[in-house]
Amino acid sequence: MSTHPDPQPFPAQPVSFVRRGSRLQGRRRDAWAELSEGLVVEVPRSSAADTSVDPSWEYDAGASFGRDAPLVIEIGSGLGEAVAHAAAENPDRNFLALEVYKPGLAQTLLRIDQRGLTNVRVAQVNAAEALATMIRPASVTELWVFFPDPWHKTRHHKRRLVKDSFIELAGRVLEPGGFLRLATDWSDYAAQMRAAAEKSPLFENLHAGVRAGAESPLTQVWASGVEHEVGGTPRREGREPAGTASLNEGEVDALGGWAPRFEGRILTSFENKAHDAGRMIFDLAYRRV
Ligand SMILES: C[S@@+](CC[C@H](N)C(=O)[O-])C[C@H]1O[C@@H](n2cnc3c(N)ncnc32)[C@H](O)[C@@H]1O
Repeated sequence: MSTHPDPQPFPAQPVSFVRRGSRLQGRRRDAWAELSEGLVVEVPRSSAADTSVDPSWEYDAGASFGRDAPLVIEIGSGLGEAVAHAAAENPDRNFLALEVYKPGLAQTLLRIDQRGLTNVRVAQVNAAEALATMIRPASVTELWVFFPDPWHKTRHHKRRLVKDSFIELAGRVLEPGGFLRLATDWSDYAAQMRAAAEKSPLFENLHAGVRAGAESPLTQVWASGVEHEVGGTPRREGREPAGTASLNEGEVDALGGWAPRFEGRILTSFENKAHDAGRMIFDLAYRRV
């Protein structure tokens, strides 16, 4: 298998994130200064971008954590709510949070410190680059992507993180029998994630055929059009959802394959916003064959 499924070099590919300010202030600045040593992975860079990865460098998880233990990677860890919770619940596992947003990582450091966790490391990297070269093949027990940026506009769909090339990268880093867990609150992204994973020979759906037809959250969204409403709140400029109801009204999702809510995931502020807006949550779980 190719270790680099996309023919273009990384800087030339559309990335799944917007460069937000990485200036730290207040407690987060202090946290970075005081806590980053030993917790923030020092990643050699391949370009000026502070999220790039030198493709010749590999992360040595055993050395980084000072022990060998099953490695769980969360991509797009945001403010660190999920990874800190999961690490506290699973002291026998090592957790690596990959995030491009430095203030989010600083907040994660604060959480790690508050809970006295020794089994979390964080890295400021473009996860797609990290999975292609930095993370060793077959070295990861679980890979999580919860509520990735939805990139609603059709012309932006190429920026979505979870697509065919990402599934191949996930297959590269996961050990045989390892799990890929995905969650989103947007139906068309959920359908895209499922399509990408289902066609890959590297993965099998842990819940194949489950919640199909009327039971499928996709069918329910298509029937209700709830995504159009966005909880009745005004749409913010440039952020309006591309509703799917009008495209799929009356259709039934015959495929299913939706996982139950992953019990290892704490309710983050992102998921709460989706619940408040009345949106469905789509969970998917795959095993690396
Ligand atoms: C919508 S937020 C969700 C955060 C968190 N998972 C949650 O559920 O609260 C998506 C996050 O993914 C991060 N992100 C987007 N593309 C990324 C990439 N290529 N590598 C690492 N992080 C990325 C963004 O900076 C953002 O913090």
